[in-house]
Amino acid sequence: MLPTVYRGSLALLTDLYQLTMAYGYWKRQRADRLATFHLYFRKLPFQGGYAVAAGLELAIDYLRQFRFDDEDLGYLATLRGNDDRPLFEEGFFDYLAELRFTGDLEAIAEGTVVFPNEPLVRVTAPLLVAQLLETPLLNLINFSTLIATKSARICQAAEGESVLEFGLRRAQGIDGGLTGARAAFIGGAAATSNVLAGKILGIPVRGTHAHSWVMAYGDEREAFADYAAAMPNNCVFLVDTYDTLEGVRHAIEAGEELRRRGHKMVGIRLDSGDLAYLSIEARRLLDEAGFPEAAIVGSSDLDEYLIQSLKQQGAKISVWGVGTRLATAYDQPALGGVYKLSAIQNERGEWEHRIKLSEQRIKTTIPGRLQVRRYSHDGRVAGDLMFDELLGEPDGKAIVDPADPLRRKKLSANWECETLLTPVFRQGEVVYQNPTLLEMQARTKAELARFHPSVRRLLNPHGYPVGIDQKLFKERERMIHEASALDEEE
Ligand SMILES: Nc1ncnc2c1ncn2[C@@H]1O[C@H](COP(=O)(O)OP(=O)(O)OP(=O)(O)O)[C@@H](O)[C@H]1O
Ligand SMILES: O=P(O)(O)OC[C@H]1O[C@H](OP(=O)(O)OP(=O)(O)O)[C@H](O)[C@@H]1O
Ligand SMILES: O=C(O)c1cccnc1
Repeated sequence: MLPTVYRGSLALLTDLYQLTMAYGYWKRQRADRLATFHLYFRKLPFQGGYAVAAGLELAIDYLRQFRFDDEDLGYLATLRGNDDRPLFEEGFFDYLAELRFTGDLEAIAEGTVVFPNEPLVRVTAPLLVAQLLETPLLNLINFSTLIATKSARICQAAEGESVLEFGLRRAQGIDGGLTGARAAFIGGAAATSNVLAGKILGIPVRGTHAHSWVMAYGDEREAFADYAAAMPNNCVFLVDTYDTLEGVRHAIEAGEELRRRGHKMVGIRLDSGDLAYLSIEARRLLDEAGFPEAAIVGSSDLDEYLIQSLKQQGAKISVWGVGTRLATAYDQPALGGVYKLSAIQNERGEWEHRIKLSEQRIKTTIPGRLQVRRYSHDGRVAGDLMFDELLGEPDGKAIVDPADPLRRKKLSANWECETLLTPVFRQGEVVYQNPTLLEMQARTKAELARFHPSVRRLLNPHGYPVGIDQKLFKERERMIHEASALDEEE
């Protein structure tokens, strides 16, 4: 998607401080030391029990085309420090002109169910380039993962009925609309109203008509008849412009005329009023008139909670049009993903662990080069174990909560396990075949089905066990004590 939408270089799509650090590494001969960074989030969005990874294909596009062109370098040459001298010296631009992503990258496939602290992306690359990627990778993964998660929750509430993403008009700008449509589809939405997303991404496009169509005629009967005449093979009548149930009767008349002409009314849309009551009444009228197959599309500020409530009230809506609250992740507009250095080579080429302490225990990082194994038995997932490849194989006996060693989940040797981080780049070359969006969507659905309903429920979900292996736990504790002791000496 990225090369289609953004033709020019995106190397400057980063925070200035990434470039000032890059310059410093270059000046101080640290640029080419290999370092490992992990991209992960600390807290699940929407007070939910899971998240759905998304955005990897965009990150791959970004890394593939990553280079500074002459215009980028020309712009950087105009930047000045507080003494009015250039911020960067000329030689740095020669270095940047040749810079490519030459590193390794592993990632969790889009549509995989993920949890706090698990690396969604792991980068091992020369320090300078690995650092520059912090901002664009977070930009690309955070939003997509947030919207894919929101979409999965909404689709879960819809219990397998179609969800149409109608959010473009309220989305955060052009890219919010496009990336949002993509992520919503991965999370389970059946289609989008965004035609450009249809063209660029191949997502199915669907739509009804607006109130303005009826208002332009004034007379609802005439408006429906004309719509049916103009568009006989895609007729969903919006029935609530004036009197909703009267609108349903007018839709039935238009549907009968369509039928006489050998076509089929697809359905009606309700966009205001009591959607439970009106959909039940509309269903009765449609069934009595011989239109049991006509769909009832519901829309109007819907989200997962409203859909769940409407279902509990017995609403007869079979297609859910969801715009604003899906496309903008209304109740939580950002996922707090971070990108942290966890290991680096010293001047002798040996790997050293790195940790960042925090007074908030949850913010103390996990050192090493992490891999994630997901354990399952009898078709149900049991827990995720993170271990450090630099320390070798884990003993596989228990998952330990890094914040509380007393919280641990025992693992059994005969449980199945899968490795979540898959190779995507090897020495700068892509070694990963992107699945299709449809395959990503299927993965989300299949993955979620493997989790216990208590993890999936919208309200107060059960915490799924995610933690580190005992070897890594010990190493991390040792590093925390060492770093704290250093602090005290100072
Ligand atoms: N039975 C219901 N139970 C819970 N919430 C409902 C029910 N029916 C509708 N809603 C929700 O109530 C909110 C307000 O709906 P209402 O029709 O009053 O306003 P509206 O959609 O803005 O109408 P209008 O466009 O005419 O102003 C919407 O978010 C709608 O989805
Ligand atoms: O409600 P959403 O989930 O965002 O779904 C998209 C909304 O966009 C359209 O309304 P419109 O832009 O005319 O606004 P209105 O219905 O709020 O008046 C449509 O009729 C839906 O109500
Ligand atoms: O096609 C629709 O019904 C539609 C599209 C965008 C926003 N609201 C509704």
